[in-house]
Amino acid sequence: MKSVERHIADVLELVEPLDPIELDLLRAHGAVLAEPVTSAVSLPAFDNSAMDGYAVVADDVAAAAPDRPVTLPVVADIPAGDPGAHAIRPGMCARIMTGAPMPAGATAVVPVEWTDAGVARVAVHRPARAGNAVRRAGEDVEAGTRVLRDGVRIGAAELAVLAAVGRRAVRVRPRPRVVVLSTGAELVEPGDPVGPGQIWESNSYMLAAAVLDAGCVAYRHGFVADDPAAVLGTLEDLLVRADLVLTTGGVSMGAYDVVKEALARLGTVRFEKVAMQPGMPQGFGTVGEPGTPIITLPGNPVSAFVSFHLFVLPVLRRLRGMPPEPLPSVPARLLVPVSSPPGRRSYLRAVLDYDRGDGGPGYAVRPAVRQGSHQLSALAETNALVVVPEEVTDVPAGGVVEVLQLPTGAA
Ligand SMILES: Nc1nc2c(c(=O)[nH]1)N[C@H]1C(S)=C(S)[C@@H](COP(=O)(O)OP(=O)(O)OC[C@H]3O[C@@H](n4cnc5c(N)ncnc54)[C@H](O)[C@@H]3O)O[C@H]1N2
Ligand code: MOO
Ligand SMILES: [Mg+2]
Repeated sequence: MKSVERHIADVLELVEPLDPIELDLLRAHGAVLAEPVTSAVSLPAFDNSAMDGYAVVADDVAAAAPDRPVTLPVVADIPAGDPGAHAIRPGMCARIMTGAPMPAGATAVVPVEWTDAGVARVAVHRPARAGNAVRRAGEDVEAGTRVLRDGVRIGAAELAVLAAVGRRAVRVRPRPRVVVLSTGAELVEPGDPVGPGQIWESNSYMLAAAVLDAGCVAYRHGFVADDPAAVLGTLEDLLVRADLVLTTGGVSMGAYDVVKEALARLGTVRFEKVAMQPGMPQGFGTVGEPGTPIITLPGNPVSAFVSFHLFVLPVLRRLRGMPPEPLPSVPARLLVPVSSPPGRRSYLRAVLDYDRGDGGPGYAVRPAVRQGSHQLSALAETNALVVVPEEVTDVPAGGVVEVLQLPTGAA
C-alpha cells in the first residue's frame, strides 16, 4: 500500500497556482495576493496630532504646573482634514484635533485634559515634552517599503493596509472553483422521502462547506446514480466550471463502483490504496481536455472527511498560491487508550483541549468513542485528528500522540 506522504506528493503534482487576476479591494477579500505590495507614500503622510488638544512649543510649557499654569494665546484651530498651512511661533499655540496636521513650529501636543480647554486663550497646567502626542510622518510606513508580501491571504487587516496605502485594486489568485459530486444509487436529497435501502446524502454538503471554509468557490452538484454514462455526462458538463473536481463514492471494490469505470473512459485517473484508516481507497488524475484535476474520495462519510483534510486541503492551498502545508500538528496527552490496525496509519476523530491535568501546560486529547468510517455523529464536535503511526497498534492512556488540528472555519 502507498504511504500518506506519497499520496500527498502525488495529488499536489496535479495543480499549479491559478493565474493572477486584478480585483477590486472588497472582491479581493479572502483571495491570496499575487504581488508584493509596496507603499508609494509614507504613513502617516504628514506629522499629525495623536490627541485632541493644543499644539505648542514644548519649551513654553516646560514649567507648567496646576498652581502655576502657563497661559498661551490660541492663534489657529486645526481640525482633522485641515490642509495644514498653519504655523506657530514661541509663545503661541493652536487648538488641534486627533489626526490633524501639526502646524509648523510646534514641537508637542498638550492633551485638552491638561488644560482649561480655552478657545481664545488656554491655560496649560502640565508640561509636555517635545514630541508628546505627535505622530511623525513615516513612523508607520516609510515610502518605498513593502507592506504586504506575495502569497498572503487578504483578510480584514490586509484590506485595511491596502486601502491605507491608496490601493483600489490588487493582483490576486482567484478563488479556486471546486465541483463537488457524489455518486450512489442509494442517495436521496435530504428531506425527500427515503425508501427502503436509501439514505439521505451528506457528503456533498460536507465537502461543499469544507471547500468554502478553505476559501474556494464550491459548486455542489449533488449526486448521480451508479450509472457510468450518467457520471460521465455530468462530469463533462461540469468541467467548464472547475479548477478541481471532487467526487465521493464508487472507488472501492464494489460491483457498482462506477466512478472507476466512468473515469477509465474520460481521463487519466489512478485508483490506489493508501495505508491509512479511514480513507484507504483513493483516486486522482485529470478528466477531459485540457485535463481538469480530479480527486475521487471514498464514499464512507468519515473517510471522505479525513481524506479531504489530508489530501484536498493542500491542493486547494497550492491552487490559491499558498504553501501546500499539511494541517498544523501538536503533541498531546491521550485521555483514553486507543488502538489501530497494523500497517495502516489511523486518524482518530478527537477533541483537543488544553491539558487540565498535572502535566503542566500543553494539550490533552480525547478520541471519540465511535470511530467507524460510517459514524458521522462523532465528527460533530471533533476539532482534531489523533495520528497513530502504521507500526503502532496500541497507545495507553497518558501516552503522547501527534494531533492534527482541523480548520475552525472560513479561511
Ligand atoms: N471488499 C471491499 N469492500 C470495501 C473495501 C475494500 O477494500 N474491499 N473498502 C472499504 C472502504 S475502506 C471504504 S472507505 C469504502 C469506500 O467505498 P466507495 O468509495 O466505493 O463508496 P460507496 O461504495 O459508494 O459507498 C460507501 C459507503 O458510503 C456511503 N455513502 C457514499 N456516498 C455517500 C454520500 N454522498 N452521502 C452519504 N453516504 C454516502 C454509502 O452509502 C456506503 O455506505 O468501501 C469499503 N468496502
Ligand atoms: O478507508 Mo475506509 O475509509 O476504512 O472506511
Ligand atoms: Mg463501494
